[in-house]
Parts: sequence; C-alpha cells; structure tokens
Amino acid sequence: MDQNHTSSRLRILLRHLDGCLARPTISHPASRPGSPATFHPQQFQYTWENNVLSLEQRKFYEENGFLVIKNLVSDADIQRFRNEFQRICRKEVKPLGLLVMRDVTIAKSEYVPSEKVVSKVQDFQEDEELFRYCTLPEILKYVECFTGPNIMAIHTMLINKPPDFGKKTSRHPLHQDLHYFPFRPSNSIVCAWTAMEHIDRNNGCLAVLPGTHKGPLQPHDYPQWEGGVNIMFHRIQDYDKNNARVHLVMEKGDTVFFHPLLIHGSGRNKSQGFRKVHIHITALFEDECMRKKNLMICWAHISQG
Ligand SMILES: CC(C)CC(=O)SCCNC(=O)CCNC(=O)[C@H](O)C(C)(C)COP(=O)(O)OP(=O)(O)OC[C@H]1O[C@@H](n2cnc3c(N)ncnc32)[C@H](O)[C@@H]1OP(=O)(O)O
Ligand SMILES: O=C(O)CCC(=O)C(=O)O
Repeated sequence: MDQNHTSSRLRILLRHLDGCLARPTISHPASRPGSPATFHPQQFQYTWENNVLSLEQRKFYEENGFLVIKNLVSDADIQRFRNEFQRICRKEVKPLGLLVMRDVTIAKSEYVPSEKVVSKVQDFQEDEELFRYCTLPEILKYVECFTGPNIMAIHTMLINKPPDFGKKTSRHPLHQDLHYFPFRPSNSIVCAWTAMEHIDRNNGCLAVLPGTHKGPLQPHDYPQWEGGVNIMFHRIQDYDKNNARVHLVMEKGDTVFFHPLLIHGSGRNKSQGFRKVHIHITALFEDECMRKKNLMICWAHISQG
C-alpha cells in the first residue's frame, strides 16, 4: 500500500471518528424500525420487519442464509458499471484507493491495460460511478431488511472472472466472508451480489451451502490447488460434505443477498467470456459507540448511513 493510499485511508477514518462525514448518506430509513427480535422472537433472527420482504422470503433467508431477488438492477445501470469498469481497466481513470487484481497465472506477466487482464477491482469507494451501486434505492431497500437502518458500505468489488487459463485458477474456494472482517455482529452484515449478465455453472456461478450461516466461523487456509491460488482466496478447512451445494443460476440484474457466515464460492469459468458481478458488503452499526469501535479495527473505507 503506498503512502498516498495509506494517508487517504487515515484521513477517511479520522473524518468518521470525528463525526464529520464527507460522503452523503446512503441510508434508507426503515419503514418500521425495531429490532428483529421484537416481532417474532423464536422465528426471526436474521431479518427485519419492514414490509419489503414477504413472510416466505423472510423464512427462506432465515432458514437458508441467502435470498435471490430477480431483476433488481436495471440494464441501464449495469451498462454504466461496465463502461466505468472498462475505463478503469484501460487506465483512463485511477480512483484513489482502488485495488486491481489480476489472475495469479498472469499476475507477474507483462500486459496491455484492458479488461482482459483484470480479474477484480476492489475498494472503489472513491469512484462515484461504481459506488453508485451501493446507493441504488432498490439495493438499499433490500439491504435494510437484513441490517436494519443506519447502513454503511464496507467493502466493494466488481469481479471480472476470466475464462480459465487452463489451471483452474478462476475458481473461488468455499469460504465465509466473515473470515475477512474484523467487525461484528455478523447478523448486521449482508453481502449484495448482482449478476451483470447471465451466470450459470458454465461461467462460474455462485455455489452456496444453504443453512450454514447458522454455524460458527470456521478456520480458513489456502487450498492445495496444483495450478495455484489467487492471493487471499482462502478456503474453509472443513465443512459438512453432506450439505448439498446449490448453484445459483442468475440472469442479468438478479441480486442475491447473503449472510457473511454462509459458506459459498464459485466454480471455474469454462466459457470464453469474462463473467461479471458487482458486489458490496454492508453493515449496520447500531449505535455511535459500536460504530467507533468497529471503525477503529476496520481496514475498509466506510460510508455512514
Ligand atoms: C469477502 C471478500 C473480501 C472475499 C474476497 O474477495 S477474497 C480476495 C480478497 N482479495 C484481496 O484482499 C486482495 C488483496 N490485495 C492484494 O493482495 C494486493 O493489493 C494485490 C491485488 C495483489 C495487488 O498488489 P500490489 O502490490 O498493488 O501489486 P503487485 O502487482 O505488485 O502484487 C504484489 C505481489 O502479489 C502478487 N500477486 C498479484 N496478484 C496476485 C494474485 N492474483 N495471486 C497471487 N499473487 C498475486 C504479485 O505477483 C506480487 O508478487 P511479488 O512480485 O511481490 O512476489
Ligand atoms: O463471484 C465470485 O466469483 C465469488 C465471490 C466471492 O465469493 C467473494 O468475493 O466472497
């Protein structure tokens, strides 16, 4: 991390701690604020009562730890995200703090800047066009069902899963996102994952182990894969092999919301195309004290809701 990046992060953090927030709010007030436990103490621990989710949808998330909402993000927005991603890949814009990842098989090679060499951009909080995703009312409306109000965007990614270079390195091993996060509580965190095109097993869709959000955070390490593993792509060491994997086939604009303890990963991209998804992770910080405590241990940029 270079010095500019470090000092920019530090400034952001200090601004938050001072309560002088630079970024406009992305909060979307709950229509019926209240704690999830207030309404159905036995039944609902993971969702909030706010008239957005049907009873069936709430029960599904509670039981499975994920929920797919069809056709949530418009084609026009997805096209704008694509355009901006391409500009970043061509190095026409260089948002502050952005991490650009390349697949491990080409990480050390010479390259011409293009979307063919970028497997992921991460932490695009300073790129207004990509960060717009985190502020879309249709996304926030659902995020709030899992986090409650006072939402913060914590981590952002646009994944451009490359066609596999023959080493199966395009796979993302099964893991729990909470492994990467130093803040809590886990039930106040949700990931939004939006398909930017049709995604199925051929181009490496998301695979989830339903219900695993009810278990603890498990130890992770690197998988022993012959072809190599992308940096930080840790796998869960052990999980119940009897727990059937569900492959989420999704259309452009469909969005899956999932709990940070849900075990998930994605398969090899066997197609010739670059499979794109837009992701962000959000969390609720329930009160000022918890917000400050979490901010002090959190490495990612945070926007306050
Ligand atoms: C919930 C969510 C968080 C789940 C996930 O997404 S898991 C994946 C999270 N990924 C990350 O956190 C990436 C963290 N970022 C980084 O490690 C770095 O910033 C990089 C993206 C690698 C870029 O590092 P940077 O120093 O700016 O650039 P360099 O090109 O000089 O790379 C530094 C050393 O890393 C190597 N590298 C780059 N890309 C990969 C790769 N895909 N897999 C394995 N190694 C890689 C690169 O070859 C270089 O190695 P050395 O020359 O130092 O030996
Ligand atoms: O979209 C993918 O390939 C998987 C992404 C993922 O599991 C993650 O970044 O946590």
